[in-house]
Amino acid sequence: MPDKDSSTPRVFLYRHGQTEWSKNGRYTGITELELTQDGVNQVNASGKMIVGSGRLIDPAKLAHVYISPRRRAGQTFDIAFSDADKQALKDAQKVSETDRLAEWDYGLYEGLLTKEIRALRKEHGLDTESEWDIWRDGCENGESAQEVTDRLDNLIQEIRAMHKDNMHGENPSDILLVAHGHLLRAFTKRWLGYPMEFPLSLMLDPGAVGVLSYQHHSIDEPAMLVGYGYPLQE
Ligand SMILES: O=C(COP(=O)(O)O)[C@@H](O)[C@H](O)[C@H](O)[C@H](O)COP(=O)(O)O
Repeated sequence: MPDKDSSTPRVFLYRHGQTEWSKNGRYTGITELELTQDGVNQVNASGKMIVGSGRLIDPAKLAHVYISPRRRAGQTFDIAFSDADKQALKDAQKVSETDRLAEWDYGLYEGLLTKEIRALRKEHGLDTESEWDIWRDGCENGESAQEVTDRLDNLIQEIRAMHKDNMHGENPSDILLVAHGHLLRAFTKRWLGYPMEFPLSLMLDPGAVGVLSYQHHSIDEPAMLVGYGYPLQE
């Protein structure tokens, strides 16, 4: 009988490694940036620890890997997985790029820092009552919170369809998402059924990994693992 935690389907949230702009706090939506050397080293190190047979992200247990179309996400997948594991996943058609995981379209705020965005919005006559909150206010000339909600809900529906008959480890059913800081935190809110503006403070540094799953093996009880029990070494 498989142990209870590893047999409930999981969704791993892998934010790409550091880029020059993530290092500086600049909002990076559609801009294509390579990982910095520190970002490459970071993903190399985390890949060795958490990706591979018997590790947290075990390629044999993955039902699908979804990757943002941005280069920094693809590069992260390439570095974190061994060539053999990547090839096996691709041969099994378990890897796809999807626009649903592209970072929040920041519109006019692309490349800016939070303080610069707040100043720009004030120049535009916005935020007279309260400071800008992306989760509520979205981005000028970019995406609204509702638009991001819609594309994530579509992906969640697809994932739940893969999970619903595999709640006790019947088939490999873990999912890996390789994407971005705001987008993966937004995904977490929607996974838990919260509206985007729900004040749930979440952090996800470059190169970091989060885990979502379900309580009680129930498709109706999506949950966030706030702590992860590491598997016994065989
Ligand atoms: O640009 C962002 C994420 O894109 P990526 O580097 O491709 O993951 C943003 O998340 C910024 O990094 C943002 O400055 C940062 O997340 C601070 O946002 P917040 O915690 O909501 O104040």
